Amino acid sequence: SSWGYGPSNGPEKWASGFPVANGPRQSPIDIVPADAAFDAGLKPLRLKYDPSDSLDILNNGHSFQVTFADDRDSSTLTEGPITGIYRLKQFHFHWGASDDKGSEHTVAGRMFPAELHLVHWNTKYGSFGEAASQADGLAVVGVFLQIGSKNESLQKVLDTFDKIKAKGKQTTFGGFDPAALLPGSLDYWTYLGSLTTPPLLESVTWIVCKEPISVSSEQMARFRSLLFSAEGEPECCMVDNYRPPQPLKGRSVRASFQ
Ligand SMILES: NS(=O)(=O)c1ccco1
Ligand SMILES: [Zn+2]
Repeated sequence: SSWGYGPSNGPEKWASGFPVANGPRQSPIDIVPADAAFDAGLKPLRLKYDPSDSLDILNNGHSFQVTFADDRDSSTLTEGPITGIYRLKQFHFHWGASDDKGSEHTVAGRMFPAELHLVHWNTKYGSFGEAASQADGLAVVGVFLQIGSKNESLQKVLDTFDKIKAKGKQTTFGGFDPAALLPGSLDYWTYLGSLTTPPLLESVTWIVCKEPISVSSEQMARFRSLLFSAEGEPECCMVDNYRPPQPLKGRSVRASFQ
């Protein structure tokens, strides 16, 4: 049965179909700030996004994602812990059934209600698919969401949910600037890891922002109105679509800030 987040196909079952689930550089992890060494050699993140690259928004049955045109170097990540040019392919979220859980990375054991992932691929490999199988192929920027004031930029995304409620539904979503979802400070932790969903490929340079963005509790309720299930199937709310932290296995986490 295809992978998911339920008792029969969830994270504890993924290793049978994807043995790399028990590999040496799996994600997410618990980030322990006291153990993260400041690295003065780390550069500031350089994110340059073009809103005209945003194409559509899709419920893929695991999360919802906003997909970007990636045929030009118009929406890119450079600098930070990486070398070369990485293009934005999509962003998506992970969230919980209640405000006390939902993020994938944790900070000294603290879970956030949701986590945003901005997925980029290394242009030296020609496509996302090629890059996804390379050790330095992908770079994902993670941003925590914390309960606070209503996030007006996020609301533009949530306003499409009536059209993508069920698995497989998508609708056009142009002119959206993902930079509007970034926190004021781009201080970050970075480490070498993997995709947090199957195929769990160990090809991701993780860049996790220290500063969360805000989301209101009502907005979190909107996330939970989406469905894992397709039209005509028994309705199953899309919640708890997060993988828990994985063993560090000797990896170091570096901090871009003191
Ligand atoms: N959750 S994530 O950003 O590691 C990802 C991207 C594609 C598949 O999984
Ligand atoms: Zn993700």
